[in-house]
Amino acid sequence: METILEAVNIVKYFYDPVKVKVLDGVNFSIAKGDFVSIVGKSGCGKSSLMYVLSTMDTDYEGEVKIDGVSMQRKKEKYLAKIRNEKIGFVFQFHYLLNEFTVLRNVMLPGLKLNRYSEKEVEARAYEKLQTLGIGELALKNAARLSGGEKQRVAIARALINDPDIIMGDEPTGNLDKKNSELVFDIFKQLSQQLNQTMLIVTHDPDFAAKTNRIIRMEDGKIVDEQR
Ligand SMILES: Nc1ncnc2c1ncn2[C@@H]1O[C@H](COP(=O)(O)OP(=O)(O)OP(=O)(O)O)[C@@H](O)[C@H]1O
Repeated sequence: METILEAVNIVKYFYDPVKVKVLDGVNFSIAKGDFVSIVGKSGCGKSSLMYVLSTMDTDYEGEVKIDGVSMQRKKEKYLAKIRNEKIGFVFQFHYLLNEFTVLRNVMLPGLKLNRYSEKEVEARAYEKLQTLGIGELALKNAARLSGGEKQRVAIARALINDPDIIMGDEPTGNLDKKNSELVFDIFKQLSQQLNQTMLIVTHDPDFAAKTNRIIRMEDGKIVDEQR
């Protein structure tokens, strides 16, 4: 199986004010099409690991490889390009731009990439919204959506550049039960129908149960994995 993401012996410290090891030798790899969740108690290092894997945090020891290429000692400009081309992000808070329409929000990372014309990006954005069953929201102002709708738009935005991997940090953390389930179902659909590779940090055991691999962390280490 083709490996998309690899973590090799990741170690990270925080100085707060004493030196604390927040990631303590994390090793794992994610193959194309994997749908993986990372679970564990609050403070065990899940978010810290996501920042490292997504190249947003570069202050660590060990190696992160994306599509076989090491991200160590790369310049920020290169990493920003990798993030935009290869990774789709879905966070607890959606960070949609309220002054724009839904369509424009979904288009933005596509326009930044300079791979497609504006017309093509627009057509792709419509297609992603339709895939997620929210095509009718395209011309609405992003400020005027429910929490669940906003999170679905954020997922469409994460898909715009056909990322190798979607990374989510508590993507249902701010939603009620009904909307959380809607979002789980979208992730499940992306996994089953599009074979989209995804790595999700979650507190929610019901969400983790929908994924194909559950990685459990404790004190900065992977302690268990279930398939
Ligand atoms: N910028 C920082 N400076 C110092 N310590 C930090 C910083 N960010 C996180 N920590 C500490 O590192 C540890 C791991 O935090 P992290 O956010 O990765 O955990 P988590 O498993 O994602 O927790 P949660 O589930 O509550 O989000 C915690 O003890 C936290 O207090």
